[in-house]
Amino acid sequence: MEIRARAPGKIILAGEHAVVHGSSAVAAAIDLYTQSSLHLPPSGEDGAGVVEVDLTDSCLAFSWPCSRLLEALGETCRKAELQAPRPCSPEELAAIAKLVELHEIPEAKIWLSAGLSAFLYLYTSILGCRPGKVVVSSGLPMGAGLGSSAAFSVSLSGALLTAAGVVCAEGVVGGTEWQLLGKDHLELVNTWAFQGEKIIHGKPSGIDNAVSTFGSMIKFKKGELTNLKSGNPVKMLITDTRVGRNTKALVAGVSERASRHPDAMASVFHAVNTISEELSSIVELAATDEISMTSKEEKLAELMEMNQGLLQCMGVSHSSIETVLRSTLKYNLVSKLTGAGGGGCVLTLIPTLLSKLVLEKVTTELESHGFRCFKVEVGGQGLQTHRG
Ligand SMILES: Nc1ncnc2c1ncn2[C@@H]1O[C@H](COP(=O)(O)OP(=O)(O)O)[C@@H](O)[C@H]1O
Ligand SMILES: C[C@@](O)(CCOP(=O)(O)O)CC(=O)O
Ligand SMILES: [Mg+2]
Repeated sequence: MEIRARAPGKIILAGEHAVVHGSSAVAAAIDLYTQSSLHLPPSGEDGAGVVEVDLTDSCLAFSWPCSRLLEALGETCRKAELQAPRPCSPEELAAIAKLVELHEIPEAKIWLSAGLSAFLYLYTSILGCRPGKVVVSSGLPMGAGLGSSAAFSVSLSGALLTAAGVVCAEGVVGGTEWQLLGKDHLELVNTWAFQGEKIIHGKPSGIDNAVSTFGSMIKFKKGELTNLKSGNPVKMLITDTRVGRNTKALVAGVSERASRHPDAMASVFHAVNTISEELSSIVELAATDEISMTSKEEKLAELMEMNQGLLQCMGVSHSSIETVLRSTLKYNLVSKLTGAGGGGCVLTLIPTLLSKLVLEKVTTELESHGFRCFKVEVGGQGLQTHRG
């Protein structure tokens, strides 16, 4: 049996980091996906065979004998309560980390160990110690602010829960082989993916796994999700500075700054909340045609610029990000970092009336710094599955 699931990455238009501290944020799915393909042999004896994961983008594969997993994880391996995932306990996480350490991961790719821990937790909690192989491939740059960690956890959870028979597809995505899950099943996938995201991020807000699961453009605050009807989707150029960074460390850095300067940072988070609220109203207003496209874009650009200033206050900008801001400003274009910052990706709002020539010029200038530019479709489908 083969089950495939694919989950999109995301951009955050406003509110990253502040969302971890209770502010609103606005995010949208993009048309770059992580795909997990799960192959399960017919059920055999408990403890026989191996659990294998092939991370094709990193050209690395890992496997663990089921007997070893059973020995190390005991009860966990005997399947958790599938309808209500419980958080991974520190003891369990330590046992999983030891299983990951059985493999020598090259120093340059050591950040993969968090992803492997999330994999082992999700696999053994959902399918127990049953042998199987998962092949993961992604069109998303990893560790660059486009939510690859969430897309990884959502696609894995989607495939594993489908195999366990607790979720199933209800409809098809027009013109493709992909199928969609109903709302309740998506909720369940999202809850599991959040547990995976916790292993990778430490203290995630839940916005990335939510937008990857449900798709579309959303406003998110304290776990509450509002779908934004966006009419004409905004056009964004994404610049990947190719400066590697780690969301867990950046989120922890902002929390440390907040504990050193609680009042000042509370004001920063409050200001971000106001920006996200205003941005989401503009997006929704634009869908009703009560505001012209130009006016919508001008307002969005100003809010993005303000949000970027506040992200600098949080200490998550980077010289590479500042280079993108300066380069695009020369062409009167506004940019802001997206995701955790510290490098990674930057968004540039592309106004509808911007000439092709200017777009080409700005892209050439950004690429001359060694950055990679690309355009994405914003606000599409979330998790999709396929049973082969
Ligand atoms: N396709 C993948 N294969 C293996 N691990 C992945 C994959 N995608 C994401 N990860 C895990 O997620 C981490 C990146 O997450 P993070 O630092 O949150 O950045 P982002 O979510 O912005 O890409 C990686 O270091 C890895 O542990
Ligand atoms: C910084 C944060 O707001 C978003 C992180 O996104 P990413 O992992 O950088 O794609 C953290 C979170 O909301 O969990
Ligand atoms: Mg992430």
